Amino acid sequence: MIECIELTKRYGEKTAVNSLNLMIEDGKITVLIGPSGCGKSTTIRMLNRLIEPDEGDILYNGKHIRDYQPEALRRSIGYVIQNTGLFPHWTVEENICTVPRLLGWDKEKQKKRAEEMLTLVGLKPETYSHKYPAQLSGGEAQRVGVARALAADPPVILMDEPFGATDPITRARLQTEFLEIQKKLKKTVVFVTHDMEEAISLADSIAIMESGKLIMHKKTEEILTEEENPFIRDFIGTDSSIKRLARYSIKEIAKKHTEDKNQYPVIEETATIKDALALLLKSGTEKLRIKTAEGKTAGTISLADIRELAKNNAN
Ligand SMILES: Nc1ncnc2c1ncn2[C@@H]1O[C@H](COP(=O)(O)OP(=O)(O)OP(=O)(O)O)[C@@H](O)[C@H]1O
Repeated sequence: MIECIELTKRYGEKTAVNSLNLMIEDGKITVLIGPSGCGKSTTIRMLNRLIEPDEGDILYNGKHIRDYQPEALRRSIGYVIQNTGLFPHWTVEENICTVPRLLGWDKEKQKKRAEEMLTLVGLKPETYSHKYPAQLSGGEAQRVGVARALAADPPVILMDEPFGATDPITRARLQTEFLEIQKKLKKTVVFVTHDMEEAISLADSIAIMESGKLIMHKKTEEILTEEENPFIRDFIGTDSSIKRLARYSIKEIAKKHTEDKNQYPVIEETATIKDALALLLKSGTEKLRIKTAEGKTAGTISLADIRELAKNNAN
């Protein structure tokens, strides 16, 4: 558990983070979201002591962050940023082993770890270990950034818009892959984004910030019913559209796909869109398989399908 207590950071006249109280649960993805300049990055950087707060405390498992040895913090907290921050003159393997090397691991152990991490993020070690960052695509570089953050097996991972610089298709793929990794590793993740769709796809809970303050922190499925909230309204389309969606049965927007649907969780065709939304968020899968009363597959439904319906129903 990470606890931020009355955390405050000022830059001259500007209060970047203002008396922030935030609980970050172990093994879950907590997303910090809010408009540009609201204090998300400042908050995340205080969590790994890149920035020192002016006031307030951060407790890791009940102990003050400043009472940890710097090396212990480095080992327990992985950090992924936009545009990766990979060192350009180091190979992929050297980049991934940044922290293990600082921790004095022997060469063989480092090499093995780099191979494991590359495999985990879907890159073949024999192809990628010896490449340099400039020889990677944006998506590959972000995968290496994630591999590097995970290399010393830290329980906590801080991710500051990690997929922000990639195109929408690569981004969606990186999100799905990251959720798969998280299912296996169950890290305590703090993830910064200003994209509500990304937040809803990834988060166990969403903390909304505005002008340095935390204005709401709730479980993802609860936050979706906050129709008055401007971020939610922006994502869903209009204030009362979630209520309107409840009128539809999913049968009406079932997509007939030819792909193999057996991999997806099942939902009855008589369920409402709201039920489907809740199951999509809970299961973390991209789609659901819609089942008829006779047990046949009637198609699939995805978060994107629901969003499209909501947009079309706005006003
Ligand atoms: N080193 C600094 N010196 C002065 N002001 C700063 C500094 N770093 C951040 N700020 C200010 O503090 C506020 C919060 O910045 P921060 O980077 O935390 O916001 P953010 O929510 O992460 O924004 P973005 O989504 O654009 O990255 C902003 O008004 C910013 O201009």
